[in-house]
Amino acid sequence: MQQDFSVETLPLKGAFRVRHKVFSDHRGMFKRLSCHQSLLDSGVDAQPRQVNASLTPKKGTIRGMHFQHEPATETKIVCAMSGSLFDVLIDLRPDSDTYLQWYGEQLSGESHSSLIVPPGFAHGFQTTSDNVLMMYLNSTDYAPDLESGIHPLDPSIAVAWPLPVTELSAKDSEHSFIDSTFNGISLGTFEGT
Ligand SMILES: Cc1cn([C@H]2C[C@H](O)[C@@H](COP(=O)(O)OP(=O)(O)O[C@H]3O[C@H](C)C(=O)[C@H](O)[C@H]3O)O2)c(=O)[nH]c1=O
Repeated sequence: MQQDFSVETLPLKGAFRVRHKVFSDHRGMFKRLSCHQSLLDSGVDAQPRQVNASLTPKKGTIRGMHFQHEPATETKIVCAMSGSLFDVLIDLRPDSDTYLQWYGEQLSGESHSSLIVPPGFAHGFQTTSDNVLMMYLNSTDYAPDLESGIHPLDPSIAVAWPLPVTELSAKDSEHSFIDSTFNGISLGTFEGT
């Protein structure tokens, strides 16, 4: 039986794709954006503490690559509500076999799929249509003092963005490219405390 909210593994361990079952009728569409039990069944113990949304009018815009350091690392469910985009995760877990590797896939309001970004990852996307509405279900409170990022055009990561960049925030463009001093996101310090 197709579940209302099915969770699939991605090539970067700990990250997942969600496929949302769509209930359509003459009035339109309904879908479940998150389901704690389905997440638990897939080993994802995260509940939304904050829900955010962004609207990006211009095709080619990049938002990202963002993350938060301990103790504010977060699990983020990234949902495309309308428009289309190329969504990207970067593994910043120093002990991971896929450290500094990235994974990306197309999301759209019509694909009815979302990505689950686990702690230790940077997240961002490039719009591939105009008027992209995104919704984020974050497991942790926003912590600006613990927020950081990776420059989306960092050659050490080499994300294959599908379009030329049209818009980038000052904050995102000011990140220095990573070098040998970069240590990723430490996840061990606060476990169990
Ligand atoms: C995330 C966040 C931001 N803000 C404030 C901070 C800025 O003044 C303003 C815009 O934030 P930012 O420039 O970080 O927005 P985006 O560039 O769209 O970043 C978002 O999109 C990328 C792809 C992500 O993965 C992040 O989760 C999310 O930060 O909202 C808040 O007040 N609370 C919050 O929880």
